[in-house]
Amino acid sequence: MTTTASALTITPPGRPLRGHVAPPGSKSITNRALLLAALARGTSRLTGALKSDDTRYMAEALRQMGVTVEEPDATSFTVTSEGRLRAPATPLFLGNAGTATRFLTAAAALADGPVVITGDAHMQKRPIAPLVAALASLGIAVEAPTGCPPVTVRGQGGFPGQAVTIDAGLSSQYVSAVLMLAAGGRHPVRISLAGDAIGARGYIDLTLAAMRAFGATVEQPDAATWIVQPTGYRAADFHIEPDASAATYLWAAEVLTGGAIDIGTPAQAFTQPDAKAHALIAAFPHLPAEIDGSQMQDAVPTLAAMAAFNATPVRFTGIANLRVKECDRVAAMATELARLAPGLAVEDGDDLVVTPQPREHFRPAHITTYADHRIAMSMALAGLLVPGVTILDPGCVAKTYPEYWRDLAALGVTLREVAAA
Ligand SMILES: O=C(O)C1=C[C@@H](OP(=O)(O)O)[C@@H](O)[C@H](O)C1
Ligand SMILES: C=C(OP(=O)(O)O)C(=O)O
Repeated sequence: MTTTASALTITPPGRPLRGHVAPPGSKSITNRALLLAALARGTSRLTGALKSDDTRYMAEALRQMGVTVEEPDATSFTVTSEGRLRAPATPLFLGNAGTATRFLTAAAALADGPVVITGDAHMQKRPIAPLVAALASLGIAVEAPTGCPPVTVRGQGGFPGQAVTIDAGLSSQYVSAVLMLAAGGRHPVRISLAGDAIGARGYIDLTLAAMRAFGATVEQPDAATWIVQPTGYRAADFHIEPDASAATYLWAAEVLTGGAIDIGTPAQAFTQPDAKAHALIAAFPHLPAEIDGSQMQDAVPTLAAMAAFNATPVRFTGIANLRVKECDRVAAMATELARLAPGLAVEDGDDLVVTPQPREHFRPAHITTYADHRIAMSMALAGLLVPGVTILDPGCVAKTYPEYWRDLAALGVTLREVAAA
């Protein structure tokens, strides 16, 4: 069920959840593949793809730049391109899709004229200055007066620079964006990290794998440097694996209820960074005292919701940049978990500390979701154990997992549409 309800109340199933539910295709890989296919001359067929808000924004933006993006079925895109991007007549509106926004900001340098990239009110607060600085240092004319979108890029079909240093402390997407741009240039480009601070490095590996699948050549002389050859991209048929971040909710639902949910893909088969969360989830109710979330950032809300029912307290570290995602996720998870039981979660600097409380201290609560799919999906997990959890604005899951509520219902969870109080 996709929902337009203003709120959904979850009834704890009171029994193990069992069944077969496959998560949708990977958001991260779908948006990389769409862009790379658009930069390749010819027709590429993407299968296993995610169809959600984030990928629709990417597909629509590419159409605005003259690329033909067809949707033969619910999980495929067929992309036909001349191998170049035309300057769009109107701004590219990308909602709150971080991948689409960052990747297209860099790729816009390959367009044949100005490109304005913007998004919703949340996106207009998400930092992009480090990416803008990196692009400017490559000789690209780019402006983002507030340090956040909107961004204006004066595309010139290429760029003169051959070396760039990127500060990826706030987002690894800046590096992925420049890597994908680089193969479309005219010279080899040397890309270096400023310092070694970078969130989930696994996302860079996803970028390199997708680039190579579309014909790029990238060397990595050391952990903080990449050299990208100006090969351009080749059209390809490309299969996209299921979304590992989406899988974390299903793994958690299984473990929290002591059930057996077959998601159709073994945890070891995923190449995305959040698959690392599987081993932690499997350790419930003995999650460790400290979880470094830096290499599995999108799984932190899932793990935090589980930590509420762990045998011992859990401190989440390495999560400062969760504050610049769809919302400030450190604050959001602390606030929303604490609605379920006083003292359940607090912020401590940039850490989140979850201290399980006696079950009789839990109470029904209306959960604010901050237009953030992951707050909605992770707090719903608490509703599998706590009676009376109501998720406000449940439709926000459409960012990456439009069928989340349908899938929970298919596993036997009772969801009641209610008017928000
Ligand atoms: O490259 C990607 O596909 C992503 C990188 C991560 O963001 P940051 O690099 O901004 O931390 C992650 O949170 C996001 O959902 C997807
Ligand atoms: C952070 C996320 O998304 P993005 O940065 O792609 O908007 C996410 O999906 O959790």
